[in-house]
Amino acid sequence: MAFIEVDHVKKIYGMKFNRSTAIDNISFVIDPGEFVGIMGPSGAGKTTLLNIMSTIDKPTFGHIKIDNQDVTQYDEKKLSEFRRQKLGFIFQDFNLLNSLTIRENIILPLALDKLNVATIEEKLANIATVLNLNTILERFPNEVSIGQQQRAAVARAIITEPKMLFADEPTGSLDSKAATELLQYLTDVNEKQKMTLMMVTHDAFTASYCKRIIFIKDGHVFAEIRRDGQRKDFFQKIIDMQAAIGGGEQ
Ligand SMILES: Nc1ncnc2c1ncn2[C@@H]1O[C@H](COP(=O)(O)OP(=O)(O)OP(=O)(O)O)[C@@H](O)[C@H]1O
Repeated sequence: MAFIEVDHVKKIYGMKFNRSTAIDNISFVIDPGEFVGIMGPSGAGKTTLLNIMSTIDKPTFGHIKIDNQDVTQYDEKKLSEFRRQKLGFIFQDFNLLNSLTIRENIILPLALDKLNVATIEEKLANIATVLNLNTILERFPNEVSIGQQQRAAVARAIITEPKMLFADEPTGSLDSKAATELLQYLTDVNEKQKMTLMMVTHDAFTASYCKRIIFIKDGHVFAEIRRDGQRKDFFQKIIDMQAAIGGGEQ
């Protein structure tokens, strides 16, 4: 059974005279354990789609089902509960709270769930070791590097063990070494924990870590490609598709 169903989703911004259709009748499904990329030219509707699928925004028409529940019917209270239980987010600008230490930022979602201190400390110790954050836990976000901030944001997204992780340009501000490490980590989480992943990216190297890519253009699904062999070959397929889709900056 699908994990997410995008069912005839349409998003219209604005009112009467300045209406613009950002997403135009898109339907597809994501199976449990998939690692899906969303690509397309600037303004194609990628972030809008991600926000709708991750329940941050609502479609104007159509439905989103996650884990067999029609979340488009949920009110804000039910949605925030649903998000806390099942979804993780990595935002482009990390969204770390500057007044909290890295440790406090990472454990914030667990504290909200009222877990006991020993359980929280155990989960933190595991994730901080895997993501190499142990030496910076007591520092504040503006006292660590961009790559460390990004890893802290990943730790915060994953510490609740969500069934599904959404990421918007997760490698956008990383150098290539840090980006590769992060992508390798996301691949491990996807393969070992069977976490379903979806990320928006304009970068072919980043996208080549996905198993399937949906290309969006002008609010429609333009094409879809799957990785069935080496990552290097998939990278070339992505470059070719980017050339075919056109649209300047991607
Ligand atoms: N809050 C908003 N109000 C009005 N129009 C919006 C709003 N957000 C996005 N749009 C418009 O919807 C369309 C899709 O935007 P979106 O940000 O989803 O594209 P994108 O593919 O993520 O672009 P980029 O790669 O540049 O981030 C664009 O034409 C954009 O101008």
